[in-house]
Amino acid sequence: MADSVFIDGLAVETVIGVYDWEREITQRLLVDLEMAWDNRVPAASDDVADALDYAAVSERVTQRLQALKPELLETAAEVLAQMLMEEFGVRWLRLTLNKPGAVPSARNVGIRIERGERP
Ligand SMILES: Nc1nc2c(c(=O)[nH]1)N=C([C@H](O)[C@@H](O)CO)CN2
Repeated sequence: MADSVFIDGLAVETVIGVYDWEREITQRLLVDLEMAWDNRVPAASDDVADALDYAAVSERVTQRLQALKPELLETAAEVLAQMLMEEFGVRWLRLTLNKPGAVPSARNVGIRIERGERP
C-alpha cells in the first residue's frame, strides 16, 4: 500500500533558532509532509472522517510549532512526528523542515526525517 496524503510548503511563522537574536524574532519555516494513509477507505465512504484531513493536520502542525518555539529544526521535527503518529494515527511519515534564508548563500537549508513503518 503506497497511498499517502501530503502537504507541501506549509508556511509557519514561529520563533526558531539557536542564536540569541533568533529568540527575539519570528522566522518562516516551510513544512513538507508525506503521510501514509489508505485512501481507499475515504474513497469508498466519501466521508472526510475516514480521510487523513490535510486541513486539520496543517492547523495542528502550525499550532504545535508556534507553541514549541524550538531552537533546533531537529527538535521540531521529532515533536511533530510523534504528534502526528499519536493524534492522527499516521503509521509512516516523511517530514521536511525548510528554513529558507537561514544561510544567505544557499537556496535553501533544512532537515528531513522518516519515522514509522510503511503499512
Ligand atoms: N542541523 C541544524 N543546523 C543548524 C540549525 C538547526 O536547527 N539544525 N540552526 C541553526 C541556526 O538557528 C541558524 O538557522 C541561524 O541562521 C544553525 N545550524
